[in-house]
Order: sequence, then structure tokens, then C-alpha cells
Amino acid sequence: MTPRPATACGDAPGATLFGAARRVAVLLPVPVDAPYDYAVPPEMEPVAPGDLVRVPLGKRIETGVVWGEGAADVPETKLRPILERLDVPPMPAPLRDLIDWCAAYTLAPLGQVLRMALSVPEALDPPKPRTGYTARVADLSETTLRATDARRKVLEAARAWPSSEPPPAAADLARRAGVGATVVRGLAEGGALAPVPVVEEPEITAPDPHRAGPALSPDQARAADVLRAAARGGFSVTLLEGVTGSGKTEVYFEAVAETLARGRQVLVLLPEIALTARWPERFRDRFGAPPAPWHSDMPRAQRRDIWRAVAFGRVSVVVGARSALFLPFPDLGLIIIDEEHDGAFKQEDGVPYNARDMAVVRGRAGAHAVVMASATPSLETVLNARAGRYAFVPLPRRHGGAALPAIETLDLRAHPPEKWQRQGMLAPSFLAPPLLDAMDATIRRGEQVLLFLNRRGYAPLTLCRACGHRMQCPNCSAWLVEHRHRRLLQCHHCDYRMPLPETCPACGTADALAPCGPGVERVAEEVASRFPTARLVVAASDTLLGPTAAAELMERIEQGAVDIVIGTQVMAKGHHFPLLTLVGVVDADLGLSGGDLRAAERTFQLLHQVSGRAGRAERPGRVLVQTADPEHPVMRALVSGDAETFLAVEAETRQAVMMPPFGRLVALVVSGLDERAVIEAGKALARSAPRAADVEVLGPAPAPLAVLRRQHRHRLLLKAARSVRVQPLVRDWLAAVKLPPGVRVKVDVDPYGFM
Ligand SMILES: Nc1ncnc2c1ncn2[C@@H]1O[C@H](COP(=O)(O)OP(=O)(O)OP(=O)(O)O)[C@@H](O)[C@H]1O
Ligand SMILES: [Zn+2]
Repeated sequence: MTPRPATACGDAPGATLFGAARRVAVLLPVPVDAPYDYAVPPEMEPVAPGDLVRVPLGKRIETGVVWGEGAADVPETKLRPILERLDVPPMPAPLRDLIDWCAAYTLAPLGQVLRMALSVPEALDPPKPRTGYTARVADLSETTLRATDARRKVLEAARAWPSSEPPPAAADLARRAGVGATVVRGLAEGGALAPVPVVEEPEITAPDPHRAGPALSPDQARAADVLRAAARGGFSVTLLEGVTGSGKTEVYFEAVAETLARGRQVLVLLPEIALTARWPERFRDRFGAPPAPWHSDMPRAQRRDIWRAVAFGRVSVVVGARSALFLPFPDLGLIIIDEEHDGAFKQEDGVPYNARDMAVVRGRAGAHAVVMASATPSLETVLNARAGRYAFVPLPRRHGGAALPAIETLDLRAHPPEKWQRQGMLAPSFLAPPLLDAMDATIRRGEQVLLFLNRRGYAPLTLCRACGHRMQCPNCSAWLVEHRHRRLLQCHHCDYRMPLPETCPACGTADALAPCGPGVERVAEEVASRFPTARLVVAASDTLLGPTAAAELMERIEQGAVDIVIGTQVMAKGHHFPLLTLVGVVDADLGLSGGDLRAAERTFQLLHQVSGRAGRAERPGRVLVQTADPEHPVMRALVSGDAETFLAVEAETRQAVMMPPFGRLVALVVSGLDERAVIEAGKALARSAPRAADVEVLGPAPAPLAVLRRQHRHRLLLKAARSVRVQPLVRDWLAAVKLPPGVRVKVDVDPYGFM
């Protein structure tokens, strides 16, 4: 552990002497490892852990949280006082536990983790009052004001304003009286109306847990019983594994209802909340009121309101992205993690934590149930369920008698795509003839097609036919992706953009730059030409502008206003389109290259999820998976539907090399502008790497993304047996190496991505 900092004020002398004043530790949302001590002015008592306080820090004033008793190792004379205790509920103990745990586990500074829980500092201030007006007199004759018609009407309206409602604003009162707002202000100045400060928190309709849900099938009812029982008990984790379209949402809604009926709060975590915009509508259909959303794309004012409503217990259900886990629920009774296998639960920037795992920590701290739902649970979670650490609830059948789709591979070597005519020239095709035939037949039947390609833009690479030059990002070791609609080349890592040049920047040849490989836009171009009358949409994170637009598009698809959807992973999960019967996977091999530990698992999950969009209602579904390697275990598992064997082989492979979840991994990414310094630092780290039984350090080696935003990046990987506590090892390791200026080391415990 880093030693507790001596004092918050540096060399500034203590402002006051406090005699025997009590001291407390206050954690501040700044990158420090431990709380600072402060004195509690006696008149402020009682001050207790969790209280939000304002304290001096150097020359600033900071807001922090009382974390516990003071440490007594700061001299009395240096101790500074708490300035103010804020008028918000204390941070609940389970959230403080989570913050402690998260910092200790990820090795992130404690204060940096706290910062995630205080992400909307303005939510700590009382809402700004607005001015309302009440009648001060019964009649204008009691004032010196001349009695005009307009004035009389306003005074009457003010006197008639229902006392159950807060006093109206000038504009509202004027509207009621049918006059202009200036009349109201004139009456206030003349003493006929009294201006009063009105504090209003936004109104929230509570979801009603007693509304009847749909009639559940026997399978669903059994599963719902187990989840309801879990929601009544203390801490538990349950894996709800249901095939795509089995009604997992309806089933876990029963656990939500149970928790709400017991008067406790519920948190539902969804990956990429902004894109699963239909979920709140389903919730509203079931419970009669919307859940409170929480994600980073929300307007700040809305985040402020929701943070407060959660803290004061006025909100009972939040549906959000991973950061919702750090909201100050005073009485959380259930966490649901939908699509628990999804990589979006892992935060890569800032504090690298996995919200799925931290939800379990939060559940244990708060002694309540945690439910993980997925059709393709992660290997970690499956093993936890097998070992009995998690309860297991299966939903083996689709709802309403729908069959699972028939999945076939389409060997691209046996069925090479045939070129097509583009503006009088032959253009490469990305769709094999059998897929095109199936699409044609599907549309003719009035059904829908989803073509899945997990690549945004037009082409992932642009190259010069004359000299072979490849258009690369100036800041990253990555190709620039062409976005033809927007007429630009863009880096998907740093967002660098440039117009598509007319001549090759290397050799100067005109019109020689050619796209290489497909993105969704390019597939759409081919489809538009081959199916000129079909109604076509492209759905990718950069074409769906915001949750509302996304929800609208999903609704249009649901209603059959679209024939062919060409989409990235935003189309893969959660959606329920009754008319969608054909899914074509354009490039199933895309995610399999590269040395990523989870490449096979992730590809299987994604392709299985997207396959699951087909044939969810009466009409049967079909999936065609284009691949150059139909014998690959991922393709075989997809076709056979035998996830169990696939996971067993995955498990065996990883166990043989002691990779997660059988061993532990910690990634260290060394980065800096100066490549030499980065390499030297990497070597220095390797030299002082921990030497212990069951611990191995690999690297340094350039990271797959060797340059990112001009920063050179080298990686080391610490691999250890599960029994090893890696945090103290890494802490000592980092403490032993002095980094040159300008070089940083980012620690990622349980890395998920390997870029
Ligand atoms: N008991 C039921 N009564 C009526 N409709 C149901 C019932 N169960 C499920 N459904 C409907 O079936 C569809 C599929 O359910 P849901 O989306 O919950 O499945 P899922 O298991 O979450 O699927 P996926 O994992 O593919 O997203 C939804 O439209 C849902 O409303
Ligand atoms: Zn870049």
C-alpha cells in the first residue's frame, strides 16, 4: 500500500487548532490511494461514514465522502476542518464496499474509483429554486395598484391555484389568466402577489409490480419461481441461460416485480444501452411506467436528476450501462445483468473494471440477488454455475412454439461470390450465390433478411493500385476506414478524419486509390444494385444517431417496413423481429484472426446471438454463415447448436495453458510518445518482474495496436495460477521500477480485449 498521505494541505499551516475535535478520514475523488484526515467541528456532529462533505484541499475546496475514522498520524496542527456537510443521503455502505473492493482489485487509485460514483457533482447541490407566486391580498383595493381587468384575472387565478400544487411560475400563472407574464411581475412589485422560492424535483411515476404479466409457459413459470425466490433471499447469483427467443426478459421481469413489491430498488445492466432502446418500452408495457435510464450519452441535467432520485430513493428501477453500478441506491434489492457475456461490460479506459464481476461484489455487499441472463453465457459464468457457486436456471425452448433456426455454413471456396456490374465496371462481390438466392426467395415471401457484418463504413482499407501505398492513420498503427456516405477516411481508434484524396499521397497517381474488403456500406451498395426494389437499411453505431433514432428504426423493422437490414453487432442482440427469417453472416471468420484469448468464444457468442434473430415467431428461420473454414470449431458448434461441446473444448484448451478462467492474467501496457523510452521501460519492468512459483511474465512486446494516438505501446502479461493473489505482486513490481518521464504503465487485471 502507498503510505497514507500526511496531510491534505501540503505545507500550508493548519488553519485552526481543534483541541480534542474528532478526526475522520475523507476520501476525495482525485487520483489518490487513501483518504485524508480532517477534523470534525463539534457543531457539525454527528458525522458518520458515508456522509458527503466539503473540505479544503490545498487552495481548493473539494467534495468527498467520510470513509471512516481518522488515522491519528497527522499532527493536530496540520489538521484542517470539514467545511460543510451536504444535504444528501449518505453514500450507502454497500457502495463504499464496492468502491474499496474495485480499487483493491483493479489496482486503480481509490479516489479515482470514487470519482465514478460522484460522476455528476452538481447532483450534490440542492436544486435551484424557481420563483413561484402566491396571492398576498384578497382584492386589489388592498394595494395601491390600479385595478385593471388583466390584474384582476391574475389575482383571481393565483387565489384559485390548488394548494396541493406548488405555486405557479409567472408564465404558468399568466397563461391560466390569459394575460402576459409582465402583468404577474407588476402585481408582485405592487405587493398583490408574493414571490416565493419553489424547489421542485422532477416527478417520477413508480412502476407497478402488481400489474399482471403475460401468462408464462411451464418452463418460464418454473424459471420465474426460482428467480422470485432468489429475489426474496439474501446474496445469491443465478445464471438464467435461455435459448434466443425463450423469453428471458419476461422471466426476469418476475424477479423485478418481486423486488419492487418488497419495496426495494432494482438495477438492470444492459450492454450498449443507447442502442437497446426498445427495452424501456417493454418495461413500460409490463409495469406501467418507464425505468430511469443511465448512460453516458444522456444530457447532464437528466443525469443529475436521476442521480438525485436514486440517492433519495425516489427511483425504483434503473436500466443502464455499466456505470449505473456506481449509483447510490440506498436500498438495492436486485441486479440483473442481461447479456452477461457481452464485452461491453468491461471498461477499458480509466478504471478497467468488469461490471459483470463488480455486480457480484455489489450484490454480496448489499446482501441481495444478482441474476445473469444470456443465451451464450461466458465460460467464466458457466464454470461458476457448474461449480455450484451460481445457481443455474435453464430455458431450453423458444417461446410460443417457435423453432430455433436452421444454421448452415456456406463455404466461400466452393461458392465464390460472383462479380457484378458497377457503373460499367466489374465490382467484387461479398455475397455467395446461394445466399443471394435465399435472400431473393425470402423477400418474395414478404419476409425479412438481416445481413450481418461487424464492420462499419465502406471499406476497412484503401490502397493505391499504382504503388501499393496503404492509407494509414497518422496517429495510430491502424488503417483508415473509408466512409463513402460521408466522403471521408476515418480512424476508428482516434477518430482522425480526412477527405478521400483524389491522388495517391505517396506516388501522386490520380484515381488509383481503391477500397479493399467490405464494410456494411459496401455490402449495402451491392445489395441495392442486386435487389433494386427492396427496401434497405444500414444499421451500425455510426448510422443510428442516438437512442430515439435507433428505437424508431427497430420499430420500422418490426412493422415490416424494411426488407433487408445490413447491420453490425448493434443488430445482433436483443431484437425481436417477427418477420425476419433469413440471417446471412457475410464474414464469419472476421473475429477469429489475431491472438485474442477469447476470439473463438466471442465469435461463437456473436454469431449465435445474430443467428438467434431469425425465425422468432411463426415462420421458421434460416441462417447462412459465409466462411472460408467450415471445419473451424466455432462454425461446427454454430451449425450443430452444441455449445456445450464447444465450451468444453475451449475450457480444455485454456486449462492446458493455464489461461483464464483457470489462471489469472494482468496486462501491463507501457506507453509514451518516445518509442525508445517505452522500450527501455518495458525492459526495466521485465528485469524486475516478480519471480514466484506459478507466476510467469511474458513480454514486453509491441501491443497489437502498437501506436495509439501517437503513443507507442508495449505490453507485458503476467500469468499466474488462480491461487496466486496477483494484486500485491503487481503493486510491489510497479513500485520497484522507476519510469522515465513521459512513460505510463496501465494495469489491467483480467484484461478482456487484447489490443
Ligand atoms: N410468456 C409469454 N407470453 C407472451 N409473450 C412472450 C412470453 N415470453 C416471451 N414472449 C415474447 O417473446 C419474444 C421473445 O422474448 P425475449 O425477447 O424475452 O426473449 P430472450 O430470451 O430475451 O431472447 P434473446 O436472448 O434472443 O434476446 C418477446 O417478444 C416476448 O415479449
Ligand atoms: Zn488513429
